[in-house]
Amino acid sequence: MAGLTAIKADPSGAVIGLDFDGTLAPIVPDPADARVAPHAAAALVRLGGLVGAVVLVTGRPAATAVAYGEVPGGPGLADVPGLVVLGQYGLERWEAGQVTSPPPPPGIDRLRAELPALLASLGQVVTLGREPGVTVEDKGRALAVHTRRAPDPEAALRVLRGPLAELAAETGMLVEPGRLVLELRPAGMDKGHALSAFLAERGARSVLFAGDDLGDLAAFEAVRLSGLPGVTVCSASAEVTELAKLADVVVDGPAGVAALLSALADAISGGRLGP
Ligand SMILES: O=P(O)(O)OC[C@H]1O[C@H](O[C@H]2O[C@H](CO)[C@@H](O)[C@H](O)[C@H]2O)[C@H](O)[C@@H](O)[C@@H]1O
Repeated sequence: MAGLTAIKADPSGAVIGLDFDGTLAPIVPDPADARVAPHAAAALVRLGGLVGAVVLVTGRPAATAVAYGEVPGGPGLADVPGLVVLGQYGLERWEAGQVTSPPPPPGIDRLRAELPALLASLGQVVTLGREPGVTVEDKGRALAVHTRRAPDPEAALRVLRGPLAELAAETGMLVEPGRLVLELRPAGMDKGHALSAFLAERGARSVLFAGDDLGDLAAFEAVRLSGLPGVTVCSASAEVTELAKLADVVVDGPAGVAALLSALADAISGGRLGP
């Protein structure tokens, strides 16, 4: 594959881009419990010393991804040499322990105030912690409405989709659909723009991007539009099938991503990259 060959032949020109949830971290019922897979973190620590840059492009706040990237007793994401995290779909940037971000969007306070009543009016039981029901994750500049723990997650999504789109429009936000989640977030940025800008900033000569969810489609497109030798990797799940149809490589969830990253580090270090 041309992208992998280019990365191995000229690693200092390669940008390795990764999504967090569902790609580096297994999906779990409570978003606060998500943690990086230790093997993925270890592989990225190796890769960070071999390639041009490792960048996380995530819907999470950038500092949250770093915090959930800690590995007890082992190297974590913060140990990846030169790591950059583009959080909240590219609005935030974490680098060398510092976060830079624009002010919260103007509509977020109204959204925060009106969302609970809207959910109640739709008959959704809103809970915190581990109780069953719909949960709201407040990310500061976005609110994520999760249905994974609702009695019927898909039915809850169907009920919520239209009204949340209306509320998002009224508050100047958009709805970002994902794995049993509808995120109300500011417009004007997505993972594609974030990755494209990063590739230009670093003068990348090749790129790999791995993701699992609908929000990662824009990053796949950015790889294609870059014109660089590139590789798109789908961290496959039964929940989202769209990425697998477009990806150059399909692996079995975060464990498969960790194995691929580890094999890539081996290959750059002098071994052979497996099939
Ligand atoms: O861009 P990502 O790094 O993939 O983040 C996307 C959203 O992921 C999180 O939600 C997803 O993972 C949760 C933990 O496994 C899971 O419970 C939920 O059902 C998934 O949708 C996160 O909570 C969001 O804030 C991220 O934007």
